[in-house]
Formats: sequence, C-alpha cells, structure tokens
Amino acid sequence: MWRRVVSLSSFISSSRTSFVAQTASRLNTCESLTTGIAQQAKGVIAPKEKTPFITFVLGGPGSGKGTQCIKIVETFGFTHLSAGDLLRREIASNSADGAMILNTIKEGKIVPSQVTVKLIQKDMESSDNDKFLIDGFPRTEENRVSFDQIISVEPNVVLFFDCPEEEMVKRVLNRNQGRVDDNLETIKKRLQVFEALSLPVINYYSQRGKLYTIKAIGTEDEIFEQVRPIFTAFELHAAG
Ligand SMILES: Nc1ncnc2c1ncn2[C@@H]1O[C@H](COP(=O)(O)OP(=O)(O)O)[C@@H](O)[C@H]1O
Ligand SMILES: Nc1ccn([C@H]2C[C@H](O)[C@@H](COP(=O)(O)OP(=O)(O)O)O2)c(=O)n1
Ligand SMILES: [Mg+2]
Repeated sequence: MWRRVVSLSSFISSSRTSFVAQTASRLNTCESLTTGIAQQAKGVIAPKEKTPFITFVLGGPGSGKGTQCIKIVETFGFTHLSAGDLLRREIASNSADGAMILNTIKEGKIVPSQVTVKLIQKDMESSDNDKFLIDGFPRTEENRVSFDQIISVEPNVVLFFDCPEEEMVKRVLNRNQGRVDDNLETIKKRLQVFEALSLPVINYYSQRGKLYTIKAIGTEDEIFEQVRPIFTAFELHAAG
C-alpha cells in the first residue's frame, strides 16, 4: 500500500556544534530515532516507502485519454485513476456530493478540487501499485495546487493529447456511453473550459520540462507508438 513518505531525516539534528553538544545531540538523535521507530510500530507514522511514479494525462474531451490509458496499463502496469470515472462513481453511489457533482458535470464545469483530490487520494492509498496514471486531472490551476497541497507528490510525466476540436466533437458525439455531458451543448462549454482553464496547466508543465505532447490523430495504435517510448525512456518495462 502506498502512503505519503515520512522522512526519518527530520529526526536528525545538525552536528556543527561542540563535542559535548555533539554527544548530547547524538543521544537526543538516538532517543528521537527510537521514538520514531516506536511510533511507526504503533502506526502513528506511516512507514518509509517509495515515492510513487505519477503520470498526469491531459487533453480535451474526446482527445483519446481513456483509450490510451488502457494501452498504457496493459503495457506498463500502471493503475488507471480517471477523475471523471471517480466523480461518476460518486454520483452513482448517491453520496452527499453526488447531486452537486452531477449538476457540475451537466454544465460542463469543474467540480471543486477538494472533492476530486480526496477521491484520487483514497484510491491511491488503497492501491498496492506505485505507478499511477491520473487521467483528466489536473484540469485547472486550482486542481493542480490542491493535489500538491493534499498529496504532496510531483508528477514525473505529463502527457498532453493534442487533438483538433472538430475531431474531438465528432468522437464525443459518437462515444455512446450514455454520458450526460456527451451532447453538443455541453461539449461546447467543455471546450471553452478546456481552453480557458486547462491550457494554462499544460503550459505550466511545459515550462517545467515535464510535458510530452502527443499528436492525437491517427489510429489508436499509431498514437500509442508515440506514447510507448516516453515510458520506455523512464525504464518502466512491460507489465508482467
Ligand atoms: N485514435 C482514435 N481514432 C478514432 N476514435 C478514437 C480514437 N481514440 C479514441 N477514439 C474514440 O473516441 C471516443 C473518445 O475517446 P476517449 O478515450 O473516451 O477520450 P477522452 O477520455 O479523452 O474523452 C471514444 O468513443 C473512443 O473509442
Ligand atoms: N479533474 C476533473 C475531471 C473531471 N471533472 C468533471 C468535469 C468533466 O467535464 C467531467 C468528465 O470528465 P472526463 O475526464 O471523464 O471527461 P473526458 O474523458 O475528457 O471526456 O468530469 C472535473 O470536474 N474535474
Ligand atoms: Mg475520458
């Protein structure tokens, strides 16, 4: 199970002091370490574990994010967390936020970040995997900052499926999954939201050298051949 890493280094104090002070400090350090280990054993502090490998999957509605995520999971063994699927699951389970989420999605708007990040966090923490594809997130700067504050892990890779609007509209209208937001009126709103709120997030990761832009036209297999080398370069090998 992946949990947020708690570093033992915070228990170790600076040693640029006199010999007496150093000795005292070492004794304190030993005591602190013992306390730290005892707290871990009691489950007060999560055990030190590997930082997860995070991939954010971005792109407009219908750009093929979900389709490519299935291929990435099959090939590289990631756990796929679709923000949209997590929110639809909340609606279906009649949770307290269900009605608010449904109305927001129908309007083509973005659900408050706190709600979405908590759902992602819950699934990450209950997973045995340490490689996550987070699909359709972060869609806004608010989403991005909220993930940073709550989960405190930076993405290793940000994929951007770059697709012409015309093609995205055609694909969404043909998707046939019975979604309340797959109609022309809502799609127009979603495309406006994508341009106004999601493109700044894409630019943010581009400036930090984390963005991998995929030309999202062609067959599903052709598109995947642009995706594959990105993960191979990180030495993430085929799922066994
Ligand atoms: N390369 C492609 N060419 C044509 N249709 C595609 C392609 N990739 C996905 N689709 C179809 O387009 C629709 C939207 O794809 P999806 O993966 O759900 O996109 P997103 O998750 O970005 O909204 C689906 O019906 C899917 O089968
Ligand atoms: N980070 C997110 C992701 C999705 N949502 C809401 C608003 C989106 O229009 C819907 C559907 O998202 P989803 O990723 O499933 O949509 P597409 O796969 O891009 O068509 O969910 C959100 O509010 N915040
Ligand atoms: Mg999708």
